[in-house]
Amino acid sequence: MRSGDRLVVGIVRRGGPWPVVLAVTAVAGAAGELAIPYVIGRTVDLLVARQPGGGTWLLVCAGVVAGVMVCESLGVWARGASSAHAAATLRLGVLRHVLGAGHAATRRFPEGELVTRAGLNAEETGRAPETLMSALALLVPTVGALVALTLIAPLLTLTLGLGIVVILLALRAFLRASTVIAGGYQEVQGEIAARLVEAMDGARTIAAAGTAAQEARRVLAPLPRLRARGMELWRANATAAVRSGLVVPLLEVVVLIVGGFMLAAGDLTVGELYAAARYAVLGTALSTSLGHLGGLARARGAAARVAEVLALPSVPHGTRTLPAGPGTVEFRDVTANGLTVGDLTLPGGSVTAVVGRSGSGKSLLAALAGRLTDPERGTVLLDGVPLRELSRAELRRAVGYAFERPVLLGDTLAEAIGRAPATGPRDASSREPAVVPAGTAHSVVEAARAACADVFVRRLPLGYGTPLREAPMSGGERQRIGLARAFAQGERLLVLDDATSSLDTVTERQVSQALTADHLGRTRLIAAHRLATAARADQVVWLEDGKVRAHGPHDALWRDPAYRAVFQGAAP
Ligand SMILES: Nc1ncnc2c1ncn2[C@@H]1O[C@H](COP(=O)(O)OP(=O)(O)OP(=O)(O)O)[C@@H](O)[C@H]1O
Repeated sequence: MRSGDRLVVGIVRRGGPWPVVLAVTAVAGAAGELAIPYVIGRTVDLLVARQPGGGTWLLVCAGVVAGVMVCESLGVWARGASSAHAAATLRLGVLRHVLGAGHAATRRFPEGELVTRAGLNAEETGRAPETLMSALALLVPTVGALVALTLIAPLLTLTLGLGIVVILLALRAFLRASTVIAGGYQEVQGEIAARLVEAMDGARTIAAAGTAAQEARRVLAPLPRLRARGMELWRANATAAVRSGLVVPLLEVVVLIVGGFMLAAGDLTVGELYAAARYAVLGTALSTSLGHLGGLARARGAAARVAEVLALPSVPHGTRTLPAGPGTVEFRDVTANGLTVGDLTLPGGSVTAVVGRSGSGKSLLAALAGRLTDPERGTVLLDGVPLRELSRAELRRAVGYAFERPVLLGDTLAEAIGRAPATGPRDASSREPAVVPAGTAHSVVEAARAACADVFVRRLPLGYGTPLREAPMSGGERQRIGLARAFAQGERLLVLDDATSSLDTVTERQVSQALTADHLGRTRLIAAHRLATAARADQVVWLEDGKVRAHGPHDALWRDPAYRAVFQGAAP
């Protein structure tokens, strides 16, 4: 079975009560519709012959019709609930998986593609139980009609059976073709979304370059392919509708002719002929399933795309916690993505600067130190424990990261700095609710002070309680909030990847001093271009040509002209 179909089956299985409610209402409704011709036929015969029981059968008729209506209403409600439940569950699963897969997800799929797959495609996949059950329910009248006709006049069963085989063949061909076409349609949708997200990301550059019109054309360039796929879908629909639709009137005519002869010969009553004609129509109900099958085809196409995302390997985490330790980081025989780190130790509590020309691998080394990426060879250890063996929570508690362009998460500035609920001592100044709302942990304010963010945060009318969306921040202020987050969260190791590049020289010096004098004595790894950062560090790791060219104190390395050349043209 293909991965998309496996996902559809999984959704039906894990759909809670809804697939069952759908199946029960669909089958009961179909069974009711199946019974209607019989009870009407029987009632007509009794009333025409003025036999006793006609009144009772009239009541039975009313009961069956009412039952069918109730099933129909319940079915509509269950269809909505089933789709919403399945889409929500799937979206959550895809989102968790994408975030768990980390970098691998955005390397494999452009962001717009991921958003389309986790949003629109997950929703389309969620409709699978509804469409599947509705299509399957149409088998009930078909089978029932065959049985009923066999009881009334076996000759008519053969005629109907042949017609049903023709309809089934047309429907199978339609489902196959439209699944492929729907997949292609969704692929183009994802492509357009990916181009759009790219353009939004570079909106400032586009505006500055005055290329908005070209960019709009580039984003919409796949539209003709989208239209072509749409037309193919319509054509497939029309072909199947014509093929299966032609069979229905033909069958009805044949059944009526044969039934008419049988009536004339006295082999059928009027009521039986009426019932036989109705069953012939009911038996071809499958031909009305094109809409459901079209939905199922879209769900299958979408499921295949969602399954590709779910197939991304997620980063496995161990269960170990860290023993007491100073935060010593060891690289043992490490190689990753063309960078050979070999053996390298960052002593607990020390400051290490990573320097090298652009593209030399500073960010990669920083990513390896806190397991944002895994090495292809070798092991990275924190206080003697391989990072791979640490639980996710322990790892993230131990290591704090700050980046050049931090993404701030949470509702308020306080949350962006300290995501975990405040449990430590509260800030003494929390009596000033306007700028430090009650509940803000002392560590959040401390971290903001160290990152030189406290002053500008307090200047905002709502201070630490300012909603992130309303906080007007420059690039440097944003970086300082990112730094504060790292200071507040990393218990043993702080990794700063170009995290002070937007700060002016004075602020950068203040942040560096706070970092150097870190009162918690954490290990610090700083990837930077600035000479001053290297000069203040306990040791410098110098990267060049895909390896560690040298490491040691800055003063010792400075004697090498090639080392000095790394900083030529860089900020002091
Ligand atoms: N987290 C990561 N996972 C895997 N590969 C990475 C990661 N970060 C960077 N790389 C790769 O490492 C190589 C070196 O890039 P890197 O960003 O580390 O250079 P850099 O020295 O930080 O450059 P710059 O000074 O311009 O920021 C590139 O091929 C990049 O794709």
